[in-house]
Amino acid sequence: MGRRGGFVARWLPTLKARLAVGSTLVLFTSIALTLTQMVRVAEQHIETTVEQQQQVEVQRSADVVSRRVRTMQRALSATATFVTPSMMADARQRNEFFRTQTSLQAFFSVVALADADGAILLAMTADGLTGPQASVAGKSTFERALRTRLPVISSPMVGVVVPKPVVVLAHPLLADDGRVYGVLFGSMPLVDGGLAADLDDPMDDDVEDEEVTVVTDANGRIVSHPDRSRVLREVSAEPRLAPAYERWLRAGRPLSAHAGAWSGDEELVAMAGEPETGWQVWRILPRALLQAPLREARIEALEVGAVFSVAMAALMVWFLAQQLQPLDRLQRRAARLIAGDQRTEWPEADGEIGRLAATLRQAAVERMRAEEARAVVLRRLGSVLAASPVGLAFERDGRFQLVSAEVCRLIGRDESHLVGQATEIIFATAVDDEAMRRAAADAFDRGEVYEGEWRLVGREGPPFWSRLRARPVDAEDPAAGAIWCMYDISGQIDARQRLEYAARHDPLTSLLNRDGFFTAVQQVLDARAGIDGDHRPATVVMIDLDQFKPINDSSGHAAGDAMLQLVAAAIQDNVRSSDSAARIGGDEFALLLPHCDAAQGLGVARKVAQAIAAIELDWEGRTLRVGASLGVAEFSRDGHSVEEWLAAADAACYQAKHRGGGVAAVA
Ligand SMILES: Nc1nc2c(ncn2[C@@H]2O[C@H](COP(=O)(O)OP(=O)(O)OP(=O)(O)O)[C@@H](O)[C@H]2O)c(=O)[nH]1
Repeated sequence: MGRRGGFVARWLPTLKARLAVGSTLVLFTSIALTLTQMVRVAEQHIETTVEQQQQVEVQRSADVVSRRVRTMQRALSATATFVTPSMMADARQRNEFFRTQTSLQAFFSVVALADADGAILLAMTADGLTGPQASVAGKSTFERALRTRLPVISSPMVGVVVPKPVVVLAHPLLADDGRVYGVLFGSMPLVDGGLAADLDDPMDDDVEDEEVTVVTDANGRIVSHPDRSRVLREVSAEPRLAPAYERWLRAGRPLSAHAGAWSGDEELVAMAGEPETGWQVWRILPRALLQAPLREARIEALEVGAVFSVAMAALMVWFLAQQLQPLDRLQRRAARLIAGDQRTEWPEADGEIGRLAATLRQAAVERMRAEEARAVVLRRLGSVLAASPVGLAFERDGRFQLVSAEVCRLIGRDESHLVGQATEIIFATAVDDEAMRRAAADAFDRGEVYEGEWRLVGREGPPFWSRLRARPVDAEDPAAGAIWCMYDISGQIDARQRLEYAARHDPLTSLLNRDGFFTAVQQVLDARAGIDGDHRPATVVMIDLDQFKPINDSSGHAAGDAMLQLVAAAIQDNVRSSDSAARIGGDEFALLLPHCDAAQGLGVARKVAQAIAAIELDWEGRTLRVGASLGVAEFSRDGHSVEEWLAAADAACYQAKHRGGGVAAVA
């Protein structure tokens, strides 16, 4: 099941499947629509044909009724011509005559003779002749025959002589002078071999589902019905007739011998009139009877259609599979091409698939050429990367895609440990990596090459300074990555730092020199002038050694240098690390004391003076000593320059010297 599910899941999205499903749907739909339309037209045709057949049938039935009534009238009329007035008075003569008229029994169930007063003189039935019977005086058929002196047909009724449903034909007997001297009656039975026998077989079963022929008289009384129990009842006893009968009434009871038809939901009703009797013949065909064969035909058509559709669909799937085979081969060929197989032949085909194969073949050739060219470029690039004294790397999405041998050497990692790795692994911190790439992106946005110096870390060894130059591969597309050039500038940085140090420090004492001291003092002034100015007090102390020259003169310049170093150490030992000590001239020193007022500065100066005075330099058997004069000046007024501030301290130092040295004076 799983494997089949997998196959279906793979097969369904294919072009073959979609074409097969689509074509099959179109095929099924068209066959279904065609069949439906054909069946509908056939049904309409059959219904029309059946309707016409029903009309022919009903017309034939009406003809049968007409013929039978006319035959009976003729038979009665022929007999009447032999019934003379004398026979009316002579029973023996009557009986002898009627005994010879046995042929009448083929037409009538009862033949009766009545005189002009309505007294039945004789009745002939299947059982023979009987004598005088009850009177028919006042009976409408008798009265009408007397009055019109013409043959009359009665309404359906229960017979007078034999109480069974009949229609009575009455033939008036006319004397030569036109007087009616009697009436000859013939009863046509309506059940048991009567009129109905000529139209339909009598039925004992339920007739509701059957095709039936019904005859009604002009008043809607049933004259003939296959169900004998309904004879003589009103038309309402045959509910299937009611709508057609209503319509017939509304149409004014036309008695056309030409059949008409009425189509109801449940039945088809055809009708034809019989003008002689005024009767109407109806033929009722339940639709269920009509539809049963139609339903069977429809099911048969659907079955044939389904089989035909499945066969056509199978044929179409087979045909599509044949047509799309080259496409399959093409797909497999293209897959092999992607996998690197250039040798296999391309499938041959006509039309679109052939053109697609040709296009892919061309694309494959071009791709092969491009790959060859790229291989050459890569080999050259590999040589460049291997030989370049500059570290080269290709970075994309924050990862190394390509690194040169020099990068591997600088970082101390193999190429395999760098390619694919995040660039942050070469920076001292991840923050540096982020900052560098942000700065590079800003430079790229401005259309510039990025250049910056960063401390990088190798896998082993201390961090080193590197200059990074970065350039985007595609200026329009930052996502395409960037090329980095990497130089080791640790030596340059060290040299530069040494130069910077030397420029600001005194080589003999390692204290700040004059420039360094001036820069430090200037920074204090700048801090005061800033927006959030630091307005705490600051003090400078100028120190001028006393009696230094005699050391040089007596013990030599080396002794003087040694003394200067001891003085520097003494000064530094008596100030805070946040203070700045400097040698600003031959035997002149200076102190910058931030966050320190003049009084505190004077205290520091005295401590320094004592420390200097306490120095004893043993030199070639002699003990050398110096003293110091110190001038203290607190920064007094905003807007003063470095020179003005130091000049104030100088002036105080001069005063101290003037007082004999070895003391500190405040400006
Ligand atoms: N050894 C040595 N002597 C130096 C150096 N720089 C300057 N001098 C000497 O320091 C002396 C400074 O002169 P002065 O200021 O007159 O010396 P002084 O004896 O202290 O005089 P007063 O300040 O008036 O007490 C000079 O003799 C310079 O040659 C140096 O780097 N090393």
